Amino acid sequence: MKKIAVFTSGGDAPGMNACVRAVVRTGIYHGLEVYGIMYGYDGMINGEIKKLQTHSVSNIVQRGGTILKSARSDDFRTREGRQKAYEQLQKHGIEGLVAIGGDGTFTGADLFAKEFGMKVIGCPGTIDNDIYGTDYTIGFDTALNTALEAIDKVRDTAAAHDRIFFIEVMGRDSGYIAVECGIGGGAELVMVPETKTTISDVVKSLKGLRKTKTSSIVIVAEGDEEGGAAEVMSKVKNEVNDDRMDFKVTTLGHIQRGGNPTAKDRILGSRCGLAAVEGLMEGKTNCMAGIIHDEVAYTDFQDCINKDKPLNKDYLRLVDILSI
Ligand SMILES: Nc1ncnc2c1ncn2[C@@H]1O[C@H](COP(=O)(O)OP(=O)(O)O)[C@@H](O)[C@H]1O
Ligand SMILES: O=P(O)(O)OC[C@H]1O[C@](O)(COP(=O)(O)O)[C@@H](O)[C@@H]1O
Repeated sequence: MKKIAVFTSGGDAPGMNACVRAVVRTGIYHGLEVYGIMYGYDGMINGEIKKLQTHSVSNIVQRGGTILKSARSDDFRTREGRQKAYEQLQKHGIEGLVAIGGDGTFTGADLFAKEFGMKVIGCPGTIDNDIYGTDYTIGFDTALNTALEAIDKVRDTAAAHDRIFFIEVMGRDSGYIAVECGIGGGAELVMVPETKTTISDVVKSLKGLRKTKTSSIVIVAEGDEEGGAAEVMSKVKNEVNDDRMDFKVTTLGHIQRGGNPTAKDRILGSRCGLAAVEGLMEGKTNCMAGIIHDEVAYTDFQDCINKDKPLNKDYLRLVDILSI
C-alpha cells in the first residue's frame, strides 16, 4: 500500500483533528502518501481530495471541529454515488481509507469496501460514546467536561434560589453523557434512553428529596422516552401542581460538541489514528481501531454497527444512592 486517505464524516467531535494529525504523520513516517478528503463522503464523490504533508496538520492537535470538515451525504447511500466516489479515489491511486466517524460512517464504509475492494479502517468519532469496540469514543470526554462545567454553574443558581433545574444534555440514543455528568455533577436524578423512568417516578423522587434538600438537578438525555428537558419539566409541573416548587430548564445543546479537546481526547484520537494506519499496512480492513482496557483493539465494522454498548448499570445506582 502506497497511498491512503483520511476523512471525517457524520458529525464532528473534539479530538478528530488529533486523529487526522496522527493518520497523516503515521502514514508519512511509514513512507506512505496521505490524502485528505474534505466534507466526508460528499467530498469523496466530488473529488475534493488533496495531498497532505506533515505541516498540513501542524497546530491542530488542540483544536475542536475538524480541519477536513464534516458532512452527511445522501448521494453516498446510492450505488451511483459510491461508484463515483470509487472512481475519484482511483484517479489518485488511493488504496486505503481511514474513516473517522460513528455508526453511519462505518455502515457506509463497510458497504463501500465490500462493493469495491477498498481497504477501510474506522476511528470512533462521536461525543455520544455509544460505539461497540472501544471503551471511549473520541470527543466524549470533552463533551462530558463541557457539560459538567455548565452543570456546576447552574447548580450555583439552583442553590441560591431553591430551584429544581432540568438540564438537557446530548444523547439522541445514548445516556453516557447524562449518566457520567450526573455522577460528576452531583445530580439528584438522571433520565436516559436506556432505562425507563416515568414522570410519576420523577415526581415521587423530587417530593421525597424536598424533605432534605431545597434545590435539585435533574439531568435529561435529549433522547429520553419522556422527551427532552422542557417536555419532562412541563409534565412534572402538571403532575406536582405545587406553586412552591420553582422549576427551570437549561438545554446545553451544541456547546457540548465544540471546544478544545481534553488531554484524554487528544491522546485517544492520536492512538486510534496511528492504529488505523498501521492496521491498514498490516492488511486489516472493515474494522474499527479502538481502545479497550488501554490496549489497541480492532473490531469488525459489523460488530461496531450491530452490537450494543450497554450503559454500566452501576453508574445509575451510584446516582440514586449518592443523591439522598
Ligand atoms: N446505509 C448506508 N449506506 C451508505 N452510506 C451510509 C449508510 N448509512 C450512513 N451512511 C453514510 O455515512 C454518513 C454519516 O452517517 P451519520 O449516521 O450521519 O453519522 P455518524 O457516522 O456520526 O453515525 C451518512 O451521511 C451517509 O453518507
Ligand atoms: O444537530 P445535529 O448536528 O444533528 O447533532 C445532534 C446530535 O449529535 C449528537 O451529539 C451526536 O453527534 P456526534 O456523533 O457527531 O458526536 C447527538 O447526541 C445529537 O442528537
